[in-house]
Amino acid sequence: MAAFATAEACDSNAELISNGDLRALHPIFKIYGQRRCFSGPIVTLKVFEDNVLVRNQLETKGEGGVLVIDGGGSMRCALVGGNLGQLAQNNGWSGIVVNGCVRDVDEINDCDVGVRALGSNPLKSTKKGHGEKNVPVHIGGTLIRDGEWLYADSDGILISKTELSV
Ligand SMILES: O=C([O-])CC(=O)C(=O)O
Repeated sequence: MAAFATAEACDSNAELISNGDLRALHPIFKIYGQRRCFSGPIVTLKVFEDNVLVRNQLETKGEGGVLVIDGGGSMRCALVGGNLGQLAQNNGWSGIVVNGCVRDVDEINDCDVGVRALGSNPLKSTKKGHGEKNVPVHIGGTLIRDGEWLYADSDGILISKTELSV
């Protein structure tokens, strides 16, 4: 995929920004994974300290998509670790954004996938299978809908209602 720059995308899409179709997430995420720059259509998940749905989703073909996980901002355990990072890479996900924590950071950093999360915590999550898929989630000051597009690079993360021509 051609490299893009989120700053450039903001400058050249002022109208989309003013009407709310292009939004920047608040700068609350840390950068993990090999891909500092990634983009794709969004699949949303809403879970709380339980990552069964995360694994189920990453076991499917990603086809260049980005999994956006609203973990409610919990800092008490990790929703994604090295195994799931590897699964995401092998199944063709371009990235994972977690409103929550990751673990096995060194392993995730070896994976060919972009990962953003609030931080890391070595504790694993529960495995009950609770949560919702393909629902609107509220992360980093913006509402994110399943099927919208995400663009991430070193400057930050953009959410766009439609695919941008970059
Ligand atoms: O299964 C988990 O809880 C997450 C994890 O450690 C991994 O992906 O390796």
